[in-house]
Amino acid sequence: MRKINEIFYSLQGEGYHTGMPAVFVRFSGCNLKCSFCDTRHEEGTWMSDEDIVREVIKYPARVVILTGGEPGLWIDERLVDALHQEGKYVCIETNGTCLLPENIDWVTCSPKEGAELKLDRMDEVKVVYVGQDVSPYLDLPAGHYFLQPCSCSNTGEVIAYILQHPEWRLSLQTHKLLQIP
Ligand SMILES: C[S@@+](CC[C@H](N)C(=O)[O-])C[C@H]1O[C@@H](n2cnc3c(N)ncnc32)[C@H](O)[C@@H]1O
Ligand SMILES: Nc1nc2[nH]cc(C(=O)O)c2c(=O)[nH]1
Ligand code: SF4
Ligand SMILES: [Mg+2]
Repeated sequence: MRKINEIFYSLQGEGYHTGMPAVFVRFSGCNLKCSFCDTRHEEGTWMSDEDIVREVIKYPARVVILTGGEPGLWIDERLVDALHQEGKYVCIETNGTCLLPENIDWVTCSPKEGAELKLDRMDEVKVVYVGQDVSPYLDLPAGHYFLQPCSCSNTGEVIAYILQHPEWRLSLQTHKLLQIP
């Protein structure tokens, strides 16, 4: 059984897959307490893998995004397999502090200052920019490097930084701009 905060259908608002329809599975709880965290994730109900898959397949999209809270605390190959059995493409939003099952299709790592990274594989890095030194994150083994304004509040500052450091790309939280989930 796994503790689930919510399962909902929307567009991926952030990062490389922005605009993709996706089913979000939000796990409860986290091992970090980021001051800027925009998500209330502690509440949850216990669901079996069968319950989770049954809810996910109510929606027509192929993409499933495991998030939280920190989904790395909860997931294993068995859950990812069960979603693969239904033809789903499984993505994860993670802070990078947990080892992940090998069979995940797409890893979005959002490293946090002072939190040790355990991942050796990731597809994109997506850093919430609050003025910190982000240059070390360019050494992470990813294919895409995104900076994301914090709660849409410092977009100008992020644009200015990226114009001076063009290895980075802008990720907007487009779901917040559009006022969708
Ligand atoms: C709520 S977290 C859940 C997944 C995981 N715990 C993590 O931090 O990657 C999902 C994404 O939202 C980002 N995020 C959290 N709070 C934010 C905020 N106030 N503004 C912009 N992005 C934020 C995180 O960095 C992460 O990329
Ligand atoms: N639309 C939408 N896109 C998202 N991408 C990552 C999210 C998250 O909270 O992990 C998120 C979210 O909460 N909503
Ligand atoms: S790691 Fe993610 S879920 Fe946990 S507190 Fe930070 S932003 Fe929120
Ligand atoms: Mg969110």
